[in-house]
Amino acid sequence: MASNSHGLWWEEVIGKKHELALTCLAVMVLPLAVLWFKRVISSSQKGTPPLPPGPYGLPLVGYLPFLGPSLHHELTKIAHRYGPIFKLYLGSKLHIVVNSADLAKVITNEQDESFANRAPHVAGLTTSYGANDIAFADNNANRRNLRKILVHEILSNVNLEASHAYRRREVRKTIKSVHDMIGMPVDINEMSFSAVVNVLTSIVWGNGMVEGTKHSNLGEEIRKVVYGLVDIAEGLNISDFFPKLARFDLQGVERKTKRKMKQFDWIFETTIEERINLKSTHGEDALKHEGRKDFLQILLELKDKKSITMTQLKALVVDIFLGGTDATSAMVEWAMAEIFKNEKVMKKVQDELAEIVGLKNMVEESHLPKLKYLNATFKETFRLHTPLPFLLPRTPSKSCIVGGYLIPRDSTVFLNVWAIQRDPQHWENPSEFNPERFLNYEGSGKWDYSGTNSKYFPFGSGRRRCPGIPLAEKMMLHILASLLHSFDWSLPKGDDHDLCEKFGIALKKKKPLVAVPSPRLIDSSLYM
Ligand code: HEM
Repeated sequence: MASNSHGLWWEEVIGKKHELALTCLAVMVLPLAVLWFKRVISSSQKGTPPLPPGPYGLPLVGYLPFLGPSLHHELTKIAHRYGPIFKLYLGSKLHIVVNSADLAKVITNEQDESFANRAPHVAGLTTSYGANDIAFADNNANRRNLRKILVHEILSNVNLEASHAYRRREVRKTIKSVHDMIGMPVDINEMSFSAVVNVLTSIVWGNGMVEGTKHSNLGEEIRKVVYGLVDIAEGLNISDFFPKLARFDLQGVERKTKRKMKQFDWIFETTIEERINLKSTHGEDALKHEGRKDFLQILLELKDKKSITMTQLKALVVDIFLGGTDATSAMVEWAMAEIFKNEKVMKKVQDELAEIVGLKNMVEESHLPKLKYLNATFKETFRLHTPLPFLLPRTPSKSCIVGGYLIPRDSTVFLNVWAIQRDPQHWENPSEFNPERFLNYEGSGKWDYSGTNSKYFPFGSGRRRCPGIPLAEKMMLHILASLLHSFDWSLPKGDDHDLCEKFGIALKKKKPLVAVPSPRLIDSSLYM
């Protein structure tokens, strides 16, 4: 009886507590519910479309804790559930992911101008001297001016043609260094990365700065800085997802990037000083003796004419190195990995090289356009292993409507080119490596890198498309063709050759590709 009355007493208390809690909840939730209801009604009355659908996340952190390291796989899986466009919060930031060719076209073509701003991460802002470059700047007049300079002056056909001797020299040096490692394992990415840095150093600084200056091995100095910057930017940075925390720089990404950039600054300052000491005659001499000016000379003259500032000059050179090195070397590695995996492809590539170049010659840039099968092999590599699976994220300068959904101003937009280039609606047997698909279409221009085809745009599309394509194409093809023409390759014994990916600045092979070269050319003096 006592226990019974005791029980009733408790039930009464608990019941009252419940009532109180329910009342409090109602007082708190009701106004919110009314507000939400009013917003829904008023937006539907005004005809404002809803945000895209998407998975729910947790308060404050959004969907961040549910994502694994392979972001492109994870977001593509979510697309299978939510369709061609979905939203998700990563930290406090709204992200919109676009997964279909049709909607990508709306963004990069029909509404290209509205979507032409960037959403730079902390490391990007630091390497670009506060978005004073092309890649991380919003679509403002400064960026447009710099891009025009890069496309029409620095990478013009005439200039690229004129700088061909520098590229040739660096590719030859790479082949010689591989020849020195006959019978030994070579890390393909590491070797290509050095080759690309040396090519870029050579065409940016020319001959004048490399010999007889403080920088006896400028390529190696730059390689270390660029490698360091890529390494810092590879990891996930909390500040990028919680802008309010950015000033604390919890993981030290900003601090470490600034430290590396100081080394870049030192290289700039000393080489520019040396260049100025050589007096302006260097430009004239270079023209007279080499038929060209190096990129630095062109940029310094533009600075003297006040077309660009010193900060923009430095930011542009950093863009060239960061844009050009990691993706190019990753692509050489992927192409080699796919070719090693596919014996038939290897045979066709080497047969073509033997026919067009000949085993008594080294590959020259003039051979590259004639290597149709190798070009198709590269395009297929770009389809399956696109180095920037979401390109560089864009952000709309005003709220826009895409596919019937609202894309709010300042949200971060990922164009999932990785998924689009594997979409079975557009690609037969999409996961099969088959270069023939790029040969069998009428006119290979249909599948070029210009971004005009919304089913295939590994270099982006529209006004933020990569401006480095002509140089990247020459460097990648020349290095790859030379490696495959000059050597036969075998994998070290017991190596299980997989094609697993690692998400980062550029999508790379998880396990670095290591292979053993043996000479292929008849005349051994060609390697010297
Ligand atoms: C295989 C090599 C390369 C690949 C795969 C690549 C890819 C890309 C991609 C996907 C974008 C973003 C496009 C977009 O958001 O729509 C981009 C932008 C850019 N790339 Fe490249 N790139 C390569 C080489 C180069 C080289 C050699 C340079 C410099 C000479 C360069 C300079 C840039 C710049 C400055 C941007 C920013 C463009 C803008 O925002 O307007 N890239 N690149």
